[in-house]
Amino acid sequence: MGALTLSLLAGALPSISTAIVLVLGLGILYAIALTVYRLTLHPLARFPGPRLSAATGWYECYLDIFRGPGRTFAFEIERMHQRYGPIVRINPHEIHVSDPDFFDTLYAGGSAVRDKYPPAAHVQGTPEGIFGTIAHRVHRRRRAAISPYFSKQSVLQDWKIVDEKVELLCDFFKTKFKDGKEVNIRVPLLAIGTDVFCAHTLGPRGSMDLLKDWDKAVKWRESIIALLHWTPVVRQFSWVIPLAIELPLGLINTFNPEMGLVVGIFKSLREQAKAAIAEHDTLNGEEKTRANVFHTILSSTLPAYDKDYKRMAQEGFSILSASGDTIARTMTAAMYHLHANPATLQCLREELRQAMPDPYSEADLAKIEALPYLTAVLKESLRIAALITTRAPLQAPTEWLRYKEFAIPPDTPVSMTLSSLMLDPVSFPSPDSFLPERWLDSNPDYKRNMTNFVPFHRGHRNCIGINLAWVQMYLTLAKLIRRFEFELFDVVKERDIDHHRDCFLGEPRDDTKGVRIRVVGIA
Ligand code: HEM
Repeated sequence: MGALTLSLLAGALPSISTAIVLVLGLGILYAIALTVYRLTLHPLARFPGPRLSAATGWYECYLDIFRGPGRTFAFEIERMHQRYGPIVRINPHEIHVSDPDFFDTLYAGGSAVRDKYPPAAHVQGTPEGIFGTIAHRVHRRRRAAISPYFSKQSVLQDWKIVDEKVELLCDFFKTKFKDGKEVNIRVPLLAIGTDVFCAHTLGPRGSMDLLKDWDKAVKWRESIIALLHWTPVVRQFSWVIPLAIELPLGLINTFNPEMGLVVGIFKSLREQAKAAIAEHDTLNGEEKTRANVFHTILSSTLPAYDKDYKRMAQEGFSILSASGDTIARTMTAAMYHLHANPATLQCLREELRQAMPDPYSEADLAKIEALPYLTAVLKESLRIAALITTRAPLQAPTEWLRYKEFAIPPDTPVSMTLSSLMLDPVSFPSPDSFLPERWLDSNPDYKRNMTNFVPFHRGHRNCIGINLAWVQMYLTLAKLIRRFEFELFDVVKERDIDHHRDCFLGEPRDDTKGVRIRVVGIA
């Protein structure tokens, strides 16, 4: 009886092949219906842009993963603007604007509420650090807890730490003068950027001392580049880095040693956060709030969840990965463009010679920061480096954003791209020319230039490390140029400088030999 029922049932059920055809058919019907909806009834349907990217997000995924460097989605967005104008629907859900006048509307501060679009937030693999926090209010709370640590006043309290690292960097270049060998300048500049961050933000326990260990500095640069090259994949598959962090270090080292170093640092940050929790109650006075950034978090009014060691380690990693290479890349751009433009270099040398008659006297930070030509050189380096090639999408959950005749519905992800703004020929005529004069008070366009100057972003999500970055850049460039004479060694702009890959930061071609220099003189 039982066997008869079963065979009757089996006869009534569709065969496996019929089931597959059914599922496939339903899938195709769903995809067609979704495409028709996205192209006709969707709230963004009337925004300009290619039909293909309006129909499916797989177009972006395909370009980022399979079309390789130079043809990834970031470059495609530029082509879309050339064809469709300043506002474009770049995927089914997102609008991209290429117009500096819209910047302060999108990246507004004050009472404006802006959530971060999840795929952009997860690109660092730290969803609970401030960079990766999506919800506006949670971001405000987490950021307020650590902002005092990065305030101008706090950085000025620590500027001697920065100066000590700059002296170590100068010692390194002294050895290079003696041995006469060329050096890829991004290695020592990344080393100082990272060492300064560790010394200021993590304290002695977090020290990496890259400036004292050349091999480790080279490895660290390779790891950072490996991490950058993973960006297009992580953007599409946000679980990659969080998964790597949970895997045993030995396993990662076997398959991908560069990633192993990064994961090792992440695990070390967890240990540092645990140690801070263990010792926090034993500290008093300023130590309790400023011994390192973990103690700042532990002393704050953040809820207990935000003081968990794993969350705090994400915060540390989030700041670490935002700090070293941004500075290194800006300073590399400064060194390249100064040495490719001898007249500009001469003007800077002259200003520094007058301000620092003895190149080895104790640095006077206030005096250095007040130097107009040095300031102009740094601003122009930040502009022309145009570091951040990945768009930064935000969502205004309850507000209609207006761009000309377009009203963008609430909660739509809207983005702009900093590198395009910094190289915009209308804002900055001859954008590829290194012209520090743009940033002198005497320039009639100075005010307009400053309005369009956004290398650190603006609004709630702007760079928290801006003060630390400026102090470090001022001291480093002033001392290097005052004390040493450099020459470029076989640097080819198209190969070693220009952006060829969008890895959040723009990266040069794969066959780059780096920006190599030789030290040919010393004061
Ligand atoms: C020349 C150097 C630097 C440049 C050009 C720069 C630029 C930027 C930009 C454009 C953003 C916004 C990114 C986005 O929203 O997609 C940002 C965010 C951030 N930067 Fe920097 N940065 C620099 C140095 C630093 C340093 C030294 C630190 C650390 C001490 C730092 C820490 C951060 C953090 C934590 C964020 C995320 C802020 C948030 O989401 O609230 N940056 N930076």
